[in-house]
Amino acid sequence: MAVIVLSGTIGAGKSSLTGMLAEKLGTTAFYESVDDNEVLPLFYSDPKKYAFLLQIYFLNKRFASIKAALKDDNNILDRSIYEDSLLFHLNADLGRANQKEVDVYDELLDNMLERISKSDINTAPDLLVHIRVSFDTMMKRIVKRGREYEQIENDPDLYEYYNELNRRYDRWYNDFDICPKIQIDGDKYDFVENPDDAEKVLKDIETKLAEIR
Ligand SMILES: Nc1ncnc2c1ncn2[C@@H]1O[C@H](COP(=O)(O)OP(=O)(O)OP(=O)(O)O)[C@@H](O)[C@H]1O
Repeated sequence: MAVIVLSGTIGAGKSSLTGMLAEKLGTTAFYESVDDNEVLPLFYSDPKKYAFLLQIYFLNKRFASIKAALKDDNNILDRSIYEDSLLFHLNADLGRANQKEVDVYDELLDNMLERISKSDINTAPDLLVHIRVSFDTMMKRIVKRGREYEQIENDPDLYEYYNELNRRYDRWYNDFDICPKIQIDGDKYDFVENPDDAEKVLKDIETKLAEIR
């Protein structure tokens, strides 16, 4: 079996697909808990003040779930640690973190990833499943899910933040070379609402898994 990590922008459907995949493959799903993340609402209310703290919060949580998931060698994580850096650099470019914070974060991340890759267990995931959605779909999902602090009507600046985030995700996925990867077209396949789409997506992932084994 394998360690699989999901990636994709806000509302891409990572958590849903994680659950579906875990059920299909008979493995354990590891979820990032969003609703009890007390730093996230602070970040949205004052990004400049809290971007670095939020990043450290996520890094800590992500590292803990990687360690837990790797104990079994057969798990699914609903978000990759590699994407955090993408989000933080975007925030830094928007002036919400200073160069020193970026340097410290980048070094810490390198250090942590180096530490795990040198341990006796293989810590890189076996497969990255990236759900790509267009900006339009992303916006609809954010509204549909309705998390207060994510809504553009409460903060119009979020529009440009989300737009740029989605653009950077495409580049990030293209450059990603840490492990085998597969991209799911989240605009074309609505695996949450449509059972046929769900079946097709799960089958594609299983085929990919069979290839890399
Ligand atoms: N490293 C990070 N830096 C800043 N914000 C982050 C970071 N990671 C996650 N977030 C924020 O946390 C919230 C949850 O993000 P995430 O995309 O992981 O979950 P989700 O929205 O539930 O996605 P999905 O619907 O795909 O499961 C979003 O508001 C996102 O902007």
